[in-house]
Amino acid sequence: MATVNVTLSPLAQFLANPTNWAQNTTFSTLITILSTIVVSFVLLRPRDTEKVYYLGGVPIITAWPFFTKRYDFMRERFKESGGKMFRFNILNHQVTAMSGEKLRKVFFNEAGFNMTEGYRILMGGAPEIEDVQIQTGAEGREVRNEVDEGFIKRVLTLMRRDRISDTLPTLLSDLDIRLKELSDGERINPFRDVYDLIFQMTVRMATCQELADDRQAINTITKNYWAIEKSATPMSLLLPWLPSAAKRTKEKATTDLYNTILKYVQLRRDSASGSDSTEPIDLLIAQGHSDPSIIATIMGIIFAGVINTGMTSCWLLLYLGASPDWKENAIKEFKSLLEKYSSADSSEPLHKRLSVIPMEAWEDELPTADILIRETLRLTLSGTAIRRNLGPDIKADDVTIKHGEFLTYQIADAHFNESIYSDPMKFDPARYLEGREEDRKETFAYLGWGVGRHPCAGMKIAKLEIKLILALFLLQFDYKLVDKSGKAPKSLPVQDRNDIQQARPLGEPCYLEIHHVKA
Ligand code: HEM
Repeated sequence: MATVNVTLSPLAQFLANPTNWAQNTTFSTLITILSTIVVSFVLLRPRDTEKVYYLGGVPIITAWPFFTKRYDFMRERFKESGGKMFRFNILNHQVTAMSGEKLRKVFFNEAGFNMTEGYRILMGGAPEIEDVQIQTGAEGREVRNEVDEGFIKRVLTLMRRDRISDTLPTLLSDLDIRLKELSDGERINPFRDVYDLIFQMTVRMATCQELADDRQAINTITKNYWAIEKSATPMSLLLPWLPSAAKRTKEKATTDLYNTILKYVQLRRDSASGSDSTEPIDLLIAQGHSDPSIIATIMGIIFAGVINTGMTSCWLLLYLGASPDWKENAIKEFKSLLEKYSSADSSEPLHKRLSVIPMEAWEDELPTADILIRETLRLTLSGTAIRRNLGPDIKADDVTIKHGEFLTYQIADAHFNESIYSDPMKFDPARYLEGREEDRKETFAYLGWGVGRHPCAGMKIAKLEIKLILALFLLQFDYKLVDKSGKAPKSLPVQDRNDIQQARPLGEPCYLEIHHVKA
């Protein structure tokens, strides 16, 4: 069977390029073009070719659920294609969806597949330097290039082990201050209160002391951050040039976020903090970066760090609330670590006792916490990884992936795969233990921290933050899951898998009712 020729429809060209508007002035011409294209595309059924299944249809309509119900769209289209690679168009962009072990390896290893460009265009929800209404003396694109260049290196500099180690006592003290605000018997909504803890820690790790100590500034960052996340509407992604409320909200929130951080960058430039300071903003200033580059790095860390770390911590607390045995194992493990490094009769408060535990011990001596985090991530991270081929055309499974084409790989294809994970929807941390090691059955079977060319640059800090929250929570509070009337919930909430950023819970909210215990 011949391959379907995927050319850009005139309507898509028209919509994708607003400069054409001036040339297409008459309404009747537009209507004629529109009806011809719509009719021709409606008549175009999905086509099964030798190697790739093309979805057909009117691109904007076919692609709409990719933005509104992405998880369902990907799962259902794969079913429809018989599990084969499938293709569709988003206006003038061609997207190829990959699945299976062989293509997973290509997706995550191919040198020309660019991650930043993929997410920027098809995912959104992240602050972009071009949205900031400032006079930088350079074009937005130039500033963005400066920001992209060496971004990972800057993240890795800030997330160095010695830096994390130095900041550990302050992170614990920050958490302690916030957790002390919770009263006995209080019902907390993890998807609000735990995220606040993560914002606090992320700002501490990525900025400077003055900002991390300024609760109001952190609240402003948090508010603007959520506004940016919510601005990723289907319309704003499909037609990014179209003036819309979402676009205005994003520009305003990004500008506010920028200015909030700028105040502290300027403060640090003006102060004589010295070249030996290991405060993040000082390190970036000492490396000679411009204000936009420093602020964009910080915004990038907040974006990359907060959602995933927050989401994992929240779901882990929920899973433990429903799994008393695992909760008990985790408590025992934290207690024995505490006893190993700090005297049992110490009169010091818990956060101080925890702060003497060395970084290496947090990393290597908590195997139960490690598998709990691993399993929570497997169940929570099911969304779609995105790339854009910025390299030459390549062949994958005999299909040509052209320069400029977008690629997707749905993480659920591995994480919920019955031939890799037994009873895949069950919370079962023991599946990683010696003898079972289910995550080793295939190459890149576990994608929780990224693999191949783009492993997570913040894994160390993210794991540490989750463990700190867990230790302080489990050693200070006993908690149970309750619904809004205070009764045990009928069932554990499940992730809204179509919520592409956060996997928030579906259905009735579930709270943690906390009671103080003596450590
Ligand atoms: C539980 C928390 C986290 C999880 C589950 C997580 C997961 C991931 C995953 C799956 C990827 C690869 C995505 C892909 O291949 O498309 C990734 C990449 C990345 N992560 Fe994380 N992440 C977390 C926290 C963080 C934090 C705290 C930071 C920053 C401090 C961070 C910075 C990054 C960066 C910069 C990349 C891109 C690496 C590259 O381009 O090569 N992440 N992360």
